[in-house]
Amino acid sequence: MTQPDDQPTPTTFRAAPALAGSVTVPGDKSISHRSLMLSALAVGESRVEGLLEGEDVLATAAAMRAMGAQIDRDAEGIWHVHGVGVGGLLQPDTALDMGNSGTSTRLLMGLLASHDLTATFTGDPSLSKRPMARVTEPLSRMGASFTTSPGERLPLTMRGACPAVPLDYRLPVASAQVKSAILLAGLNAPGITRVVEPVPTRDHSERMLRGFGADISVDTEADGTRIISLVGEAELKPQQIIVPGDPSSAAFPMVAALLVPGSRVTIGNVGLNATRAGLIDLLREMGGAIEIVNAREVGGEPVGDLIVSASALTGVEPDPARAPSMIDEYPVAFIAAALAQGRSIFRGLEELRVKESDRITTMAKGLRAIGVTVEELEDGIIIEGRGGAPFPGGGPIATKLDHRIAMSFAVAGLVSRAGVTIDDMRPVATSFPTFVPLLRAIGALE
Ligand SMILES: O=C(O)C1=C[C@@H](OP(=O)(O)O)[C@@H](O)[C@H](O)C1
Ligand SMILES: C=C(OP(=O)(O)O)C(=O)O
Repeated sequence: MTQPDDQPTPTTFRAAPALAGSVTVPGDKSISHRSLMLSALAVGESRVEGLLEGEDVLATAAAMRAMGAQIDRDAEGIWHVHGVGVGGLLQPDTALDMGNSGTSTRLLMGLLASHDLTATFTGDPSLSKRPMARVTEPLSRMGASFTTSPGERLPLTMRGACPAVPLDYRLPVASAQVKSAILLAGLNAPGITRVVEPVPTRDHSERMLRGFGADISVDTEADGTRIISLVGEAELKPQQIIVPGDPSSAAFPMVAALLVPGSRVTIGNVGLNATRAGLIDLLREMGGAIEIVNAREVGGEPVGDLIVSASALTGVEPDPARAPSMIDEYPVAFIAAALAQGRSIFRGLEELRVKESDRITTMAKGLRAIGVTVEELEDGIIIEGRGGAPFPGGGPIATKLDHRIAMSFAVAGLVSRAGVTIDDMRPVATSFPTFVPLLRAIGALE
């Protein structure tokens, strides 16, 4: 995790020649978190291959260790976990430091809510601003209790309830973190926990719970509403997990290859779960040449290789219903829109305001700083595309401890006249520690 005495690492990204080559991105962050959590709750030894070794996932590993799971790294990306069984987590001796990771925080709050223990959650200044009421509210109904900082924020202390009360809950916000927190709490509650999801969100928790042997069913109604039912007091069996490459990380070389003239880049082993693949659909609608080859299934998730060629893009007005399937990809989608021909209008994106930074304001300010005309809306942004003309450039861009802002403007720098300076590249280590070496491998850096 970023240490308080570390110094920011400002970095300038400059116009790149045509990008070329074949690369892979690190393991999926959402799946990596879940693989450690569920392995820690299984009885016996699980093996995880392709685990993302980014700071967010390491925060999850440290927390699970602090509660009794044995977690060891055998080689790069290869880990094994001795679980303690559902209900078997131990009281941690010290506060759980969640660093920058909303997923670790919210999912672990759910996991612990039905255990007989007390835990304190802390985080960095970005995470400490993010709303936790979305999980404390349903988890309180299950019997957990909370002492929070003002505004239901971190640091907070929770007391789990054992036995917990199973919950029947309709999600008021389209959030896989909230859905997963409730399902994970339901694992150790007697009876059936049900989550009704009016707008589908990433379904990695459901897939992996089923893989570990939990009794979980998903019914989809005519209007697309999903009803997820989980039988509690589950016994999880250890698994061999293979984590696919993270589509949210692949987004950055994908947009870079579309924008830098003459590029052709292959990105191998990318997760293509439909609940995550919205950016590929959007970029194709904008005219992006993205070919999927070797489509296959790995470890219960669809995977493929992407061949991306530089393309002239046109502006779009995407359907807000698509938001959950590309929620973390909007910052880099805004960079693509800013270089497209014509205006793009993005709406229905209130959730972007409560990520690692307020991603609407942070992107709007950064885009203006590199010469793009934008109008910030309450729930989105209007971007005037430059029709392929390189960004004038500038900076330093204030990234606000937000890895996706840093990587998005790094991509913008590759198609700029004067370069784009990022105020601090350290946050990239939370989700994509090999981002800069990967850019080098495709010829984006001198
Ligand atoms: O469940 C997950 O792993 C995640 C869900 C999303 O958050 P929300 O559920 O808050 O939308 C996403 O932004 C985050 O990066 C990872
Ligand atoms: C929002 C993100 O992650 P988290 O909520 O886990 O901090 C992200 O990775 O873009």
